[in-house]
Amino acid sequence: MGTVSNPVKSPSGIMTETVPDLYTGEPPIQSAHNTWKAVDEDLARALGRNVHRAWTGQLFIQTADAHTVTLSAPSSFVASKINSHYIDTIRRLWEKHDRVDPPRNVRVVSGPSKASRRSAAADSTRPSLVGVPGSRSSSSPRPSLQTPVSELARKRFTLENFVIGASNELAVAVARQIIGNRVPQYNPIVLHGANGIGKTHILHAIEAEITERDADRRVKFVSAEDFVAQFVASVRGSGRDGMSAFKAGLRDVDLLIIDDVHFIADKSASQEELLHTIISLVGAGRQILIASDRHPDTIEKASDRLKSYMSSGLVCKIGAADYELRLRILDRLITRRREQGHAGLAIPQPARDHLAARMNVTPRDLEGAFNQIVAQSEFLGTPITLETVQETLSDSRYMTGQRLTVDRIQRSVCEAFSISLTDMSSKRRARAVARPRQVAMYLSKKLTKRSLPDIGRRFGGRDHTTVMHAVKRITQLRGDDATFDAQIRAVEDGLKS
Ligand SMILES: Nc1ncnc2c1ncn2[C@@H]1O[C@H](COP(=O)(O)OP(=O)(O)OP(=O)(O)O)[C@@H](O)[C@H]1O
Repeated sequence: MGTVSNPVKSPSGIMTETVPDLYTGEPPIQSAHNTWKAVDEDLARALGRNVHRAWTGQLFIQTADAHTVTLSAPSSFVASKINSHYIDTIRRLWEKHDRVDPPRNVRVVSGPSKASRRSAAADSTRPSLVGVPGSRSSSSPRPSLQTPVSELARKRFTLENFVIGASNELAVAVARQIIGNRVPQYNPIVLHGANGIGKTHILHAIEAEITERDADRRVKFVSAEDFVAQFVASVRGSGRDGMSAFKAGLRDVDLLIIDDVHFIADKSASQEELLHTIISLVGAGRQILIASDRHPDTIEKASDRLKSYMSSGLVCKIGAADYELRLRILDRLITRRREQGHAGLAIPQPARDHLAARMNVTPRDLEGAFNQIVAQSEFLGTPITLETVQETLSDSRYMTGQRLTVDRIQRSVCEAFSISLTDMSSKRRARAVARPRQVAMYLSKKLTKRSLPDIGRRFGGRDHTTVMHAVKRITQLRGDDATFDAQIRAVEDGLKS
């Protein structure tokens, strides 16, 4: 374990460390920079230059102490993409390169861009992560509360690029009304639908369109995860000023967009703050747009008041994409890839039909399968045919119409080990319960695309390090104990069949 660090705030608000690390002799922030350099190079190799440039290459170190390193992304969109797709790879590489023992935890948050951070060093009056309170004078330009959206995201996540079908046409119509500022009577507006169905895409399209059309309309985009992190930081850290900056950053806007609100469900203080934010914005006639993976009424652990406020405006569902919509999304993906320099990309119609015909596949899954198929053909120099598509889709996660979910895995494990479903989320540590729980975490990591923090949340709000530990432990036990290994394989086979 490293030394207890002694964080101080620089004028720019970036935390620095004064006490050298016990093991490396370097200040934590310095050793974090050195580790990050190596991780960054590996990431570019592992993900490919283009992906790296678009996502992980935009990260920089915001804070570091002996236990945690915080990487900052230029927008909450980039942060949430990295947290859902690349965080496990980053953590694995960090573990490999970090010279601090045990390796520090890595988290990614949205924050100021590299450029704005540099200018912050020269200008200690820059707005904080959550915006600035206070007045505007005619001589000083109003600070922009519009979140910086990466150029790539701005181009890609537009309404023009969003394929419309029966399941999402209402959501798109609502989005257009919000862009035109024509729906103040519906407030808040909640978009809900399954993961990967296009909610974040629509939210970013709204943000980008408004930013483009009307620089004076103040839009703030925040993921619920950032909301909680910033709220907790302002409660813990910076006294009254921090709290009022936090509140002002969210309230001094014309449109507040909150993504993934379900994340807030089991955090009572953050919930309360969200409720007050909604009440205050609605009262002031400012629009709020919220996305959730379920109807507000069914967010477990959300207070009745929060549920009722969230449902009091307009609740709009994005349904599952039907076959026709999936086929059109696929055509759009092919066109886009051709425009990006793969002019010769050809996917025969039977192969497209097969790809789109998968039951219960969300646009995100479709995109994942498409990328897989195209990459395989590109790297191996082989054409894409119905057979190659079938072959790829026979892989675990695309295999059946029924997608594997953490819930389904938990149920199967409960059955196999004769424990109850509530034990999966309980605090009980008896081995008879803890081991099956670890098995379910391990299988969730192996068989779904969920990130470690996401899996942890589905097991009674546990931390991602608990899931990481479970994965390590079960992998080790499978290697050491053939009977245990056979038992896990049986559960896994049952889930895949
Ligand atoms: N109708 C659509 N047309 C084009 N692309 C789509 C459509 N729906 C979703 N996508 C694409 O699918 C991917 C996943 O969408 P998105 O991230 O918006 O899902 P989400 O509902 O916000 O998921 P989560 O709840 O996990 O955050 C994105 O790349 C998005 O561009």
